[in-house]
Amino acid sequence: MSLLNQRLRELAAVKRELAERDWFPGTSGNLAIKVKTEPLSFLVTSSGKDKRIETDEDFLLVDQNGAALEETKLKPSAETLLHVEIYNRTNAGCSLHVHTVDNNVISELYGDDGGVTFKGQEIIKAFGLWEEDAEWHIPIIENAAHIPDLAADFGKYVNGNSGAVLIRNHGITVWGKDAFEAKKVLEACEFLFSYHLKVLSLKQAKSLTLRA
Ligand SMILES: CSC[C@@H](O)[C@@H](O)C(=O)COP(=O)(O)O
Ligand SMILES: [Zn+2]
Repeated sequence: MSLLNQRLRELAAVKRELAERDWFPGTSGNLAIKVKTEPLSFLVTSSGKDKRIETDEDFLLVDQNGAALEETKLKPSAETLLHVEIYNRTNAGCSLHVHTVDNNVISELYGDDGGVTFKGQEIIKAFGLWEEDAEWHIPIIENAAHIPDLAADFGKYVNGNSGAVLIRNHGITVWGKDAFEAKKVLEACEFLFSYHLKVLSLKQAKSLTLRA
């Protein structure tokens, strides 16, 4: 199998799994996987599609500027430039972007702080942090409708071959050395968000019950 087909299959498998989790509401989300480094080429989801549906037009190959490498009627994801930032700044092999209610709520709760830090959770080991008191910090940037501006701001927080950035009231973008690692980072982030929101609301309910 050609490298391109191999990467296509890997990305399609990730897309299927994230769709099963219902992480592509309202056509949101975009996924990318690197095919070649020099010159850069990567597969990215085509724009505006319902990513829960599988078709022959789900992905297209783009270059280091996010422009289509082949003659096609498909449009690369509107947020391709964010994936470009990742591949130009790191050795990551896969990058994933999803909108979930949990990641949006966390981004709004901690947006004014510019980031959110998690600690004391076993799942932090999924980020490769094995120490007892390890902390996982996720920067939060403001959303911007103008994608080149958003990508420039996003790029400031892209360092290391694996990571995550929250975009306020928009979603999360994660990356890792390959599809397996990127998906692991995404799942661990969403686990932390869901846990954190549940604990916050139950603690509040508990304190209200004790006061009553
Ligand atoms: C309806 S989702 C809004 C989109 O602008 C965007 O944020 C998104 O995640 C999906 O855009 P796409 O161009 O399909 O990759
Ligand atoms: Zn988005």
